[in-house]
Amino acid sequence: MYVKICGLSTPETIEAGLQSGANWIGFVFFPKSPRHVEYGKAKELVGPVRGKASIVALTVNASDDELDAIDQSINPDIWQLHGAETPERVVHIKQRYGRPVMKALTIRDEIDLAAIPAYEDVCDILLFDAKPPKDSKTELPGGNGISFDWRLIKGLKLKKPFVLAGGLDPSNVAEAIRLTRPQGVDVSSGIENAPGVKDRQKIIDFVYAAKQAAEML
Ligand SMILES: O=C(O)c1ccccc1NCC(=O)[C@H](O)[C@H](O)COP(=O)(O)O
Repeated sequence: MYVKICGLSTPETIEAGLQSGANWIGFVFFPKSPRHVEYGKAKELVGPVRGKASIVALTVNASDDELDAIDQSINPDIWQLHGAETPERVVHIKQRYGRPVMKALTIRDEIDLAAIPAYEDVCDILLFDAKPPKDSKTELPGGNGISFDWRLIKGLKLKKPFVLAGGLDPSNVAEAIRLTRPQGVDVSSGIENAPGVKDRQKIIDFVYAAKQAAEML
């Protein structure tokens, strides 16, 4: 079970993630997000992560110039594409940087699963997240702390590993894992005290709960 802690922005919370055994540490490069980190700060933050966990760079419809800047500042291990990137764009990014791409697909209804085949042929990892709430004014395509109906992906036969995201927290991640059997889980809001403010203990509790649940499968 790969556990991704997303949207970290302080050395203390990164240390909590590493000590608790998180596999992926995610940095958000999206200025509209309360979790956004500037390139210079990200460069300082990734030092302790390298070699201990994979560094995930999360972007939303980023241009090549933006990806180049992130590449130069933190040399990420994995790209997480969380916008409306097309399958062709995924192929381009994989070829340009030669590293794995995790493509987020947002789900609300069964119809949303129709996008999967085109992406699972080209990405390395799928990430299933909830769509932003209807009628909400949020400009964030992720990190909204809401879940989708996990039953929609139960038993799905996929060609690629998948990560479950959306509204997970230390109290529900075990049930989510039991029901959907993902290869990884991802959390942001559920380990925060306020948008963008991560809580050390919640990080530790989340990673522990996820790893324990995986052992029980
Ligand atoms: O976290 C953000 O602020 C964010 C902004 C823009 C695009 C994606 C974003 N987060 C993506 C993630 O990987 C989150 O961890 C995932 O959406 C789950 O978030 P949450 O429901 O808050 O746990």
